[in-house]
Amino acid sequence: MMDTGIEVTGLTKDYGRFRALDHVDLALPAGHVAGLMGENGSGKTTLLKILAGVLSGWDGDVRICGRRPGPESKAMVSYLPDASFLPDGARSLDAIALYARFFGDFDARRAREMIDFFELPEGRTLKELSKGMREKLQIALAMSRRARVYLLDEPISGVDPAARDIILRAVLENFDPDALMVLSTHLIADVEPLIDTVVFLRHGKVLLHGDADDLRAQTGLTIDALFRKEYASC
Ligand SMILES: Nc1ncnc2c1ncn2[C@@H]1O[C@H](COP(=O)(O)OP(=O)(O)OP(=O)(O)O)[C@@H](O)[C@H]1O
Repeated sequence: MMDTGIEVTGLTKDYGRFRALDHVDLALPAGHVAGLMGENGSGKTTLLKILAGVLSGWDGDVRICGRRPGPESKAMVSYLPDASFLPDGARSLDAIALYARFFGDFDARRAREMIDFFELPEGRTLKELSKGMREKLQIALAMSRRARVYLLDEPISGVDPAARDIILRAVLENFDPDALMVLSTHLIADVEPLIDTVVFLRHGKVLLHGDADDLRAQTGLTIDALFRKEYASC
């Protein structure tokens, strides 16, 4: 068993009679950036929630740095959910204070630097920020924890194309090379330069899992093109 990274064996999750994850096996070692991809409803958010320790009622074995999901694993995981969880009335400085209170591994200076770098208007409350601005703030907060595992659910979906590259570069610069990052996205072409491991989900199962360079070499396709091909032929 790895005491870093993520190991999932036979993970199955039912919502009532609907099976959202179906015997998922996955090993993601530390030191990698994994792109979790799949069509709408394929189970990406469900998987990330289970890894983050915020969704219970599943079968199988899940280990985060060797621990089952729980308080110990949660302390090592920085999770960026797909919906905002910060209070509407908070300004960026309030959000930083909140994070500093909640997370022992939070680096407030790094968060302030990223917020400056993203040129976010400081005086505005979350409600007054645009969707893309809110995403930038949440990315800055999530990446400013010194976590072992980062789980980012659709981190750049609301951000304009020019800003995506800037954000992804900032994310990489602030990423500890011994940590593990798993990010779910539909924006495959945008994240392709960032990811070194690819996981395709379909109907709650792993359709394909491999090294991005190997897959490009074997198929002669970009990951973006491979995704379109795999899902068109299913
Ligand atoms: N709380 C819930 N109750 C019932 N079904 C759910 C619930 N949450 C998710 N599902 C179902 O489980 C499946 C997987 O959902 P999930 O949100 O994990 O997909 P996803 O891959 O993240 O999709 P998207 O790309 O649209 O965000 C979907 O069919 C969804 O309708």
